[in-house]
Amino acid sequence: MLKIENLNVQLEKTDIHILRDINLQVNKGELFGIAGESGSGKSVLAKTILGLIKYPLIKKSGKIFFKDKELKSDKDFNEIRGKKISMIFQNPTASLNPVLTIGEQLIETIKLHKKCDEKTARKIAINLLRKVEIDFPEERLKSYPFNLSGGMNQRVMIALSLASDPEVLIADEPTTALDVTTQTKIINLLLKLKEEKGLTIIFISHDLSLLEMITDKILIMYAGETMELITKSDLQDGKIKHPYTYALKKSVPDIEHKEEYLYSIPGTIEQNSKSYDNACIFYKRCDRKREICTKQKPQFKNNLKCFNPLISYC
Ligand SMILES: Nc1ncnc2c1ncn2[C@@H]1O[C@H](COP(=O)(O)OP(=O)(O)OP(=O)(O)O)[C@@H](O)[C@H]1O
Repeated sequence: MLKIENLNVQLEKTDIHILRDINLQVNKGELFGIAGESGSGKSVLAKTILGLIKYPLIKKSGKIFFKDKELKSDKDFNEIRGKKISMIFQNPTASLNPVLTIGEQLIETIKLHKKCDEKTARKIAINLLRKVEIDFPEERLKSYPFNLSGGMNQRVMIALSLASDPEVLIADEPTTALDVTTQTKIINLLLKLKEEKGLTIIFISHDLSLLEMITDKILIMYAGETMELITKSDLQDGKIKHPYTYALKKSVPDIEHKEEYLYSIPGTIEQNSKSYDNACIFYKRCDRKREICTKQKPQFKNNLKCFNPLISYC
Protein backbone atom coordinates (compact mmCIF):
# COMPACT_ATOMS: atom_id res chain seq x y z
CA MET A 1 0.00 0.00 0.00
CA LEU A 2 2.73 2.41 1.07
CA LYS A 3 6.45 1.96 0.54
CA ILE A 4 9.39 4.18 1.40
CA GLU A 5 12.90 3.62 0.09
CA ASN A 6 16.09 5.25 1.39
CA LEU A 7 14.36 8.44 2.49
CA ASN A 8 16.58 11.28 3.69
CA VAL A 9 15.33 14.60 5.02
CA GLN A 10 17.83 17.23 6.13
CA LEU A 11 17.78 20.65 7.73
CA GLU A 12 18.71 22.93 4.83
CA LYS A 13 22.22 24.43 4.91
CA THR A 14 23.30 22.12 7.75
CA ASP A 15 24.62 18.59 8.02
CA ILE A 16 21.73 17.62 10.30
CA HIS A 17 19.62 14.67 9.23
CA ILE A 18 16.00 14.81 10.40
CA LEU A 19 15.29 11.47 8.69
CA ARG A 20 18.21 9.26 7.66
CA ASP A 21 17.87 6.33 5.32
CA ILE A 22 14.29 5.33 6.15
CA ASN A 23 12.89 2.18 4.55
CA LEU A 24 9.46 0.84 5.34
CA GLN A 25 6.48 -0.92 3.89
CA VAL A 26 2.90 -0.74 5.14
CA ASN A 27 0.54 -3.39 3.79
CA LYS A 28 -3.16 -3.01 3.04
CA GLY A 29 -5.39 -3.29 6.09
CA GLU A 30 -2.47 -3.14 8.51
CA LEU A 31 -2.42 -1.12 11.72
CA PHE A 32 1.19 0.01 11.60
CA GLY A 33 2.68 1.72 14.65
CA ILE A 34 5.55 4.22 14.74
CA ALA A 35 7.14 4.80 18.13
CA GLY A 36 10.04 6.78 19.51
CA GLU A 37 10.94 9.52 21.95
CA SER A 38 10.00 13.11 21.35
CA GLY A 39 12.12 14.48 18.50
CA SER A 40 12.76 11.11 16.85
CA GLY A 41 11.20 12.24 13.57
CA LYS A 42 7.80 10.54 13.70
CA SER A 43 5.79 13.60 12.68
CA VAL A 44 8.29 14.68 10.02
CA LEU A 45 8.03 11.18 8.53
CA ALA A 46 4.22 11.46 8.42
CA LYS A 47 4.42 14.92 6.84
CA THR A 48 6.99 13.74 4.28
CA ILE A 49 4.65 10.92 3.23
CA LEU A 50 2.02 13.58 2.50
CA GLY A 51 4.47 15.95 0.81
CA LEU A 52 3.95 18.51 3.54
CA ILE A 53 7.47 19.36 4.66
CA LYS A 54 8.63 22.90 4.08
CA TYR A 55 11.84 24.91 4.33
CA PRO A 56 14.08 24.55 6.34
CA LEU A 57 13.31 20.83 6.04
CA ILE A 58 14.24 19.41 2.67
CA LYS A 59 13.89 15.97 1.13
CA LYS A 60 17.39 15.16 -0.09
CA SER A 61 16.73 11.72 -1.52
CA GLY A 62 14.49 8.69 -1.38
CA LYS A 63 11.32 7.36 -2.94
CA ILE A 64 7.76 7.23 -1.68
CA PHE A 65 5.28 4.87 -3.34
CA PHE A 66 1.52 4.74 -2.85
CA LYS A 67 0.09 1.57 -4.37
CA ASP A 68 3.21 1.09 -6.50
CA LYS A 69 3.03 4.62 -7.96
CA GLU A 70 5.94 6.83 -7.02
CA LEU A 71 4.93 10.21 -5.60
CA LYS A 72 7.35 12.73 -7.07
CA SER A 73 5.76 16.05 -7.96
CA ASP A 74 3.54 18.41 -5.94
CA LYS A 75 0.70 17.29 -8.22
CA ASP A 76 1.27 13.62 -7.21
CA PHE A 77 1.10 14.55 -3.51
CA ASN A 78 -1.94 16.83 -4.03
CA GLU A 79 -3.78 13.94 -5.63
CA ILE A 80 -3.42 11.70 -2.59
CA ARG A 81 -3.22 14.14 0.36
CA GLY A 82 -6.53 14.42 2.21
CA LYS A 83 -8.02 12.10 -0.39
CA LYS A 84 -6.41 8.66 -0.57
CA ILE A 85 -4.34 9.35 2.54
CA SER A 86 -5.87 11.39 5.37
CA MET A 87 -4.27 12.55 8.58
CA ILE A 88 -5.48 13.35 12.06
CA PHE A 89 -3.35 15.31 14.48
CA GLN A 90 -2.57 15.51 18.16
CA ASN A 91 -4.58 18.57 19.10
CA PRO A 92 -8.03 18.41 17.45
CA THR A 93 -9.17 21.79 18.74
CA ALA A 94 -6.17 23.50 17.14
CA SER A 95 -6.69 21.61 13.87
CA LEU A 96 -10.28 22.79 13.41
CA ASN A 97 -11.16 26.30 12.27
CA PRO A 98 -12.42 28.13 15.40
CA VAL A 99 -14.62 30.61 13.52
CA LEU A 100 -16.57 28.08 11.45
CA THR A 101 -19.21 25.67 12.75
CA ILE A 102 -18.61 21.94 12.60
CA GLY A 103 -21.31 21.80 9.92
CA GLU A 104 -19.66 24.47 7.74
CA GLN A 105 -16.31 22.68 7.94
CA LEU A 106 -17.73 19.24 7.25
CA ILE A 107 -20.12 20.30 4.47
CA GLU A 108 -17.43 22.31 2.64
CA THR A 109 -15.01 19.38 2.81
CA ILE A 110 -17.64 16.93 1.59
CA LYS A 111 -18.69 19.22 -1.29
CA LEU A 112 -15.06 19.46 -2.33
CA HIS A 113 -14.45 15.72 -2.32
CA LYS A 114 -17.80 14.42 -3.54
CA LYS A 115 -18.63 17.29 -5.91
CA CYS A 116 -22.20 17.24 -4.58
CA ASP A 117 -24.76 19.93 -3.66
CA GLU A 118 -25.26 21.44 -0.18
CA LYS A 119 -28.25 19.24 0.70
CA THR A 120 -26.49 15.97 -0.16
CA ALA A 121 -23.33 17.13 1.62
CA ARG A 122 -25.39 17.89 4.73
CA LYS A 123 -26.85 14.38 4.70
CA ILE A 124 -23.38 12.85 4.32
CA ALA A 125 -22.09 15.08 7.17
CA ILE A 126 -24.85 13.85 9.48
CA ASN A 127 -24.07 10.24 8.57
CA LEU A 128 -20.37 10.79 9.16
CA LEU A 129 -21.06 12.29 12.60
CA ARG A 130 -23.20 9.22 13.38
CA LYS A 131 -20.40 6.97 12.20
CA VAL A 132 -18.00 8.59 14.66
CA GLU A 133 -20.67 8.15 17.36
CA ILE A 134 -21.61 11.78 17.94
CA ASP A 135 -25.12 12.08 19.42
CA PHE A 136 -27.69 14.50 17.98
CA PRO A 137 -25.62 15.07 14.80
CA GLU A 138 -28.11 17.55 13.30
CA GLU A 139 -27.69 19.76 16.38
CA ARG A 140 -23.92 19.32 16.48
CA LEU A 141 -23.56 20.72 12.97
CA LYS A 142 -24.43 24.11 14.49
CA SER A 143 -21.70 23.90 17.16
CA TYR A 144 -18.33 25.64 17.02
CA PRO A 145 -15.19 23.70 18.05
CA PHE A 146 -15.07 25.64 21.35
CA ASN A 147 -18.55 24.33 22.21
CA LEU A 148 -17.27 20.74 22.13
CA SER A 149 -14.94 18.71 24.33
CA GLY A 150 -11.50 17.57 23.13
CA GLY A 151 -12.84 14.04 22.55
CA MET A 152 -15.81 15.32 20.52
CA ASN A 153 -13.51 17.52 18.42
CA GLN A 154 -11.27 14.53 17.73
CA ARG A 155 -14.36 12.61 16.56
CA VAL A 156 -15.16 15.54 14.25
CA MET A 157 -11.56 15.44 12.95
CA ILE A 158 -11.96 11.72 12.25
CA ALA A 159 -15.26 12.44 10.45
CA LEU A 160 -13.48 15.11 8.37
CA SER A 161 -10.66 12.72 7.53
CA LEU A 162 -13.19 10.09 6.40
CA ALA A 163 -15.04 12.52 4.12
CA SER A 164 -12.83 11.58 1.17
CA ASP A 165 -13.15 7.79 1.75
CA PRO A 166 -9.39 7.46 2.30
CA GLU A 167 -7.54 4.17 2.01
CA VAL A 168 -4.87 5.14 4.52
CA LEU A 169 -5.31 7.13 7.71
CA ILE A 170 -2.26 8.57 9.45
CA ALA A 171 -3.04 9.24 13.10
CA ASP A 172 -0.30 11.36 14.68
CA GLU A 173 -0.63 11.05 18.47
CA PRO A 174 -4.42 11.37 18.09
CA THR A 175 -5.17 10.76 21.76
CA THR A 176 -2.24 12.44 23.53
CA ALA A 177 -4.28 15.55 24.41
CA LEU A 178 -7.20 13.51 25.78
CA ASP A 179 -7.94 11.93 29.15
CA VAL A 180 -7.54 8.14 29.37
CA THR A 181 -11.26 7.30 29.17
CA THR A 182 -11.77 9.45 26.09
CA GLN A 183 -8.50 8.06 24.69
CA THR A 184 -9.88 4.52 24.93
CA LYS A 185 -13.14 5.53 23.23
CA ILE A 186 -11.34 7.23 20.33
CA ILE A 187 -9.01 4.26 19.85
CA ASN A 188 -11.93 1.82 19.88
CA LEU A 189 -13.65 4.02 17.30
CA LEU A 190 -10.56 3.94 15.04
CA LEU A 191 -10.34 0.15 15.41
CA LYS A 192 -14.03 -0.20 14.51
CA LEU A 193 -13.66 2.05 11.46
CA LYS A 194 -10.60 0.11 10.37
CA GLU A 195 -12.62 -3.13 10.35
CA GLU A 196 -15.72 -1.60 8.74
CA LYS A 197 -13.91 0.33 6.02
CA GLY A 198 -10.84 -1.87 5.56
CA LEU A 199 -8.68 1.15 6.38
CA THR A 200 -4.93 0.95 6.61
CA ILE A 201 -3.84 2.92 9.67
CA ILE A 202 -0.45 4.35 10.56
CA PHE A 203 -0.62 5.15 14.25
CA ILE A 204 2.14 7.38 15.61
CA SER A 205 2.74 7.50 19.34
CA HIS A 206 5.45 7.76 21.95
CA ASP A 207 3.32 5.38 24.05
CA LEU A 208 4.79 1.94 23.37
CA SER A 209 2.32 0.21 25.73
CA LEU A 210 -0.58 1.59 23.69
CA LEU A 211 0.98 0.55 20.37
CA GLU A 212 1.72 -2.89 21.80
CA MET A 213 -2.01 -3.34 22.42
CA ILE A 214 -3.48 -2.12 19.16
CA THR A 215 -0.99 -2.40 16.27
CA ASP A 216 0.23 -5.31 14.16
CA LYS A 217 3.82 -4.08 13.75
CA ILE A 218 5.77 -1.24 15.29
CA LEU A 219 8.61 0.70 13.74
CA ILE A 220 10.93 2.02 16.42
CA MET A 221 12.57 5.34 15.50
CA TYR A 222 15.43 7.17 17.14
CA ALA A 223 16.86 10.56 16.07
CA GLY A 224 15.48 10.16 12.57
CA GLU A 225 16.61 6.58 12.04
CA THR A 226 14.77 3.28 12.15
CA MET A 227 16.13 1.05 14.88
CA GLU A 228 13.85 -1.97 14.77
CA LEU A 229 10.64 -3.21 13.17
CA ILE A 230 8.98 -5.46 15.70
CA THR A 231 5.73 -7.38 15.65
CA LYS A 232 3.17 -6.87 18.39
CA SER A 233 3.59 -10.48 19.58
CA ASP A 234 7.39 -10.27 19.73
CA LEU A 235 7.11 -7.06 21.74
CA GLN A 236 4.57 -8.61 24.09
CA ASP A 237 6.64 -11.79 24.47
CA GLY A 238 9.79 -9.79 25.18
CA LYS A 239 11.47 -10.92 21.95
CA ILE A 240 13.12 -7.55 21.58
CA LYS A 241 16.42 -7.30 19.72
CA HIS A 242 17.38 -3.63 19.82
CA PRO A 243 18.71 -2.11 23.08
CA TYR A 244 16.76 1.09 22.33
CA THR A 245 13.46 -0.80 21.99
CA TYR A 246 14.30 -2.56 25.24
CA ALA A 247 15.01 0.76 26.97
CA LEU A 248 11.80 2.29 25.61
CA LYS A 249 9.80 -0.68 26.88
CA LYS A 250 11.53 -0.46 30.24
CA SER A 251 10.51 3.21 30.48
CA VAL A 252 6.82 2.21 30.50
CA PRO A 253 5.70 2.19 34.17
CA ASP A 254 4.48 -1.22 35.36
CA ILE A 255 1.17 -0.69 37.14
CA GLU A 256 1.29 -4.20 38.63
CA HIS A 257 4.36 -3.40 40.70
CA LYS A 258 5.12 -0.44 42.93
CA GLU A 259 8.52 0.89 41.92
CA GLU A 260 11.01 2.96 43.90
CA TYR A 261 11.64 5.18 40.89
CA LEU A 262 10.57 5.31 37.26
CA TYR A 263 13.14 4.29 34.67
CA SER A 264 14.19 6.74 31.98
CA ILE A 265 16.84 6.27 29.32
CA PRO A 266 20.03 8.05 30.48
CA GLY A 267 21.14 11.04 28.40
CA THR A 268 19.17 12.88 25.76
CA ILE A 269 18.49 12.44 22.07
CA GLU A 270 21.25 14.04 19.94
CA GLN A 271 21.08 15.74 16.59
CA ASN A 272 21.82 13.33 13.79
CA SER A 273 24.78 15.19 12.30
CA LYS A 274 27.78 14.29 10.13
CA SER A 275 29.57 12.95 13.21
CA TYR A 276 27.19 9.97 13.07
CA ASP A 277 27.97 9.14 9.43
CA ASN A 278 30.23 6.42 10.74
CA ALA A 279 28.69 5.53 14.08
CA CYS A 280 25.50 4.20 15.56
CA ILE A 281 23.25 7.14 16.44
CA PHE A 282 22.28 5.51 19.76
CA TYR A 283 25.73 4.40 20.97
CA LYS A 284 26.27 7.14 23.58
CA ARG A 285 23.12 6.07 25.45
CA CYS A 286 23.49 2.33 24.82
CA ASP A 287 24.60 -0.03 27.58
CA ARG A 288 25.48 -2.72 24.99
CA LYS A 289 27.79 -0.57 22.85
CA ARG A 290 30.99 -2.03 21.46
CA GLU A 291 33.92 -0.38 19.77
CA ILE A 292 32.47 -1.04 16.33
CA CYS A 293 29.35 0.98 17.25
CA THR A 294 31.51 4.11 17.58
CA LYS A 295 33.28 3.57 14.24
CA GLN A 296 30.78 2.15 11.83
CA LYS A 297 27.13 2.76 11.06
CA PRO A 298 25.00 -0.37 11.41
CA GLN A 299 22.73 -1.14 8.43
CA PHE A 300 19.01 -1.81 8.81
CA LYS A 301 18.91 -5.52 7.95
CA ASN A 302 16.31 -8.15 8.85
CA ASN A 303 14.25 -5.45 10.58
CA LEU A 304 17.10 -4.42 12.87
CA LYS A 305 19.89 -1.85 13.00
CA CYS A 306 22.34 -2.99 15.66
CA PHE A 307 25.80 -4.58 15.99
CA ASN A 308 25.11 -6.10 19.40
CA PRO A 309 21.45 -7.00 19.71
CA LEU A 310 19.70 -8.72 22.56
CA ILE A 311 18.05 -11.91 21.52
CA SER A 312 15.41 -11.86 24.22
CA TYR A 313 15.33 -10.18 27.56
CA CYS A 314 12.82 -12.48 29.30
N1 LIG B 1 9.98 22.96 10.66
C1 LIG B 1 11.05 22.52 11.31
N2 LIG B 1 12.20 23.22 11.32
C2 LIG B 1 13.29 22.77 11.94
N3 LIG B 1 13.37 21.61 12.62
C3 LIG B 1 12.26 20.86 12.65
C4 LIG B 1 11.03 21.26 12.01
N4 LIG B 1 10.10 20.31 12.24
C5 LIG B 1 10.71 19.36 12.98
N5 LIG B 1 11.99 19.68 13.23
C6 LIG B 1 12.97 18.89 13.99
O1 LIG B 1 12.91 17.57 13.51
C7 LIG B 1 13.10 16.64 14.56
C8 LIG B 1 11.98 15.63 14.55
O2 LIG B 1 10.78 16.30 14.90
P1 LIG B 1 9.37 15.55 14.93
O3 LIG B 1 8.34 16.57 15.25
O4 LIG B 1 9.19 14.74 13.72
O5 LIG B 1 9.57 14.58 16.19
P2 LIG B 1 8.51 13.60 16.85
O6 LIG B 1 9.18 12.28 16.97
O7 LIG B 1 7.23 13.63 16.09
O8 LIG B 1 8.34 14.26 18.28
P3 LIG B 1 7.02 14.47 19.17
O9 LIG B 1 6.67 13.12 19.72
O10 LIG B 1 7.48 15.43 20.23
O11 LIG B 1 5.95 15.03 18.28
C9 LIG B 1 13.18 17.45 15.84
O12 LIG B 1 14.53 17.60 16.19
C10 LIG B 1 12.56 18.77 15.46
O13 LIG B 1 13.12 19.82 16.23
